[in-house]
Amino acid sequence: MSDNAVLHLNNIRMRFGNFQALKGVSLSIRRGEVFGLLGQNGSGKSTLIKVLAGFHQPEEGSEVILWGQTMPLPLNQMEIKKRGVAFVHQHLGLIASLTVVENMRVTALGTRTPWFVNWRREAKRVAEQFAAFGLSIDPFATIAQLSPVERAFVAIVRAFEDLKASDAGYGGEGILVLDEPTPFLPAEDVKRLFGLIRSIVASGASVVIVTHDIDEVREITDRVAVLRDGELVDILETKVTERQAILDTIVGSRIDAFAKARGVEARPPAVTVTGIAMGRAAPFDLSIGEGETLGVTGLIGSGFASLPYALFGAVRATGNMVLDGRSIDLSRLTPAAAQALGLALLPGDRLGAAGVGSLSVTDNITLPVLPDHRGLLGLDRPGMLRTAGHLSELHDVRPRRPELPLGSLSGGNQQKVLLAKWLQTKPRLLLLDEPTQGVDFGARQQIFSALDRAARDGTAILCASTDNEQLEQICDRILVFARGRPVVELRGAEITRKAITEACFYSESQTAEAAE
Ligand SMILES: Nc1ncnc2c1ncn2[C@@H]1O[C@H](COP(=O)(O)OP(=O)(O)OP(=O)(O)O)[C@@H](O)[C@H]1O
Repeated sequence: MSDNAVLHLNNIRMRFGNFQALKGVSLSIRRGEVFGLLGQNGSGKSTLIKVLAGFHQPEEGSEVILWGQTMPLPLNQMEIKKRGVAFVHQHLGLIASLTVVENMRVTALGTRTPWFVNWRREAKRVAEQFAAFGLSIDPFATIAQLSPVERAFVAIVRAFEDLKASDAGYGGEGILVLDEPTPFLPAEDVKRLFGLIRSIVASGASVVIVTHDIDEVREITDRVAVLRDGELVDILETKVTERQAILDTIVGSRIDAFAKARGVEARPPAVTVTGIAMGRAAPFDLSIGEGETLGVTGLIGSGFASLPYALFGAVRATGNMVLDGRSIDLSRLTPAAAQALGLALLPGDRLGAAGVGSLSVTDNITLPVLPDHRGLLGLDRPGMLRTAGHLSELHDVRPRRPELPLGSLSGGNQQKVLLAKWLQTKPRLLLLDEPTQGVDFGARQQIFSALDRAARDGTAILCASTDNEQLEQICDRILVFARGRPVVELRGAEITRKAITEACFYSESQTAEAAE
């Protein structure tokens, strides 16, 4: 045990039914450090955080010592907050329809209800709190009006204010726990967020961060704990550990990054889109070849993110799409018609739009192929279970128990299920929105290989993403958007992470200049 530890988790054990999710994890967090929590999907990271947050009751023998004091278990959520541990969970916990100042004050007002709230004065204080971190966010804007990174800032500054108001905060300390705060954010926003985290640790607080991004881990953390199958495998000093060594520790064996063999041959078009217009941007054309993977990207708000939805009839667009010789008016396309035409869409919003958390993995995964499982006597449940079992195996879904509700799987495993669901239909055009958000390194390589197999079988793929590493690994061609339309094209060997980032900024500044 180190002397300057603010928190000790000793022998934390957690069981869900027969499943042992944490098998005696012990680690300590030091004052003023950024501590990373790493591990494959389902390794137990969120479970450990939920034990600390007081959501889960750990087994007998588990011990939590906070600021030198052994805490009664399960932890009391209010007590842990009062003692100076604040959490930002993956979905940030903000109320979209309320203003920034209302969201910032919601916890304080929840514990004492004053007769009168002077919102103007509160807004001024909130603006000062942001300004202390060099942030300028309108306190009267609603959360819905903010960009994703601004929402993350609000959630983090709010948690930091909770720390300052806690017992630990009087000493300028506290522990801020961030569970995957960055999956929605493009690189430049991650940098701004890291600036905020650095100012927070400079004040003496400690930060615990869960992320799957190894480059981020190397940039921001001092030490990392690696979990595998509910056990602590190792604690590494980040600065002296190579990228590959961290990856190998996470996986337990060596996994090579998927590398696409990019052909240069011209492909016959699978889909041709002419005069597509979304929102107020000028119309444009695009086509995707048979078996081609086309990436679309840009800065947030540049318009690329709507494209998969527009081509599926899920958001309003005008224009014409030709698929297999059939001409389709996009303004009249519905998602049901799109699916009947051989299109598949995997939305980014995992449990909101893409899957049903309360239904089993089997029910989710077999949804698009349900007619194949319909017999004279109704649904062939054993057949559905076999299909689900086979796909779970193929895409390494863990645990391999397709009877479990989708919502009880870890985030990354949910995503594998939802991707498997659409890949089995061998679509003509597969539309993806951030397909590997929250998916661990090893599973990402498996998904990239599965997408590559689908492409080799002729599926055209459109992937909207701000994950440059992913785009570099899977795309044959990339269109970079600015102001609602594609402005730069990268192909073949031109596609590198650096080139993508540069193109995003270059195209935004060029189109801004042209507009003036
Ligand atoms: N409420 C629950 N009921 C049953 N099993 C659960 C529950 N919560 C988590 N689990 C299981 O515990 C294991 C660990 O899940 P956890 O969410 O902690 O993983 P994780 O490391 O955070 O993964 P990810 O990177 O995908 O978010 C998984 O196998 C998951 O299915």
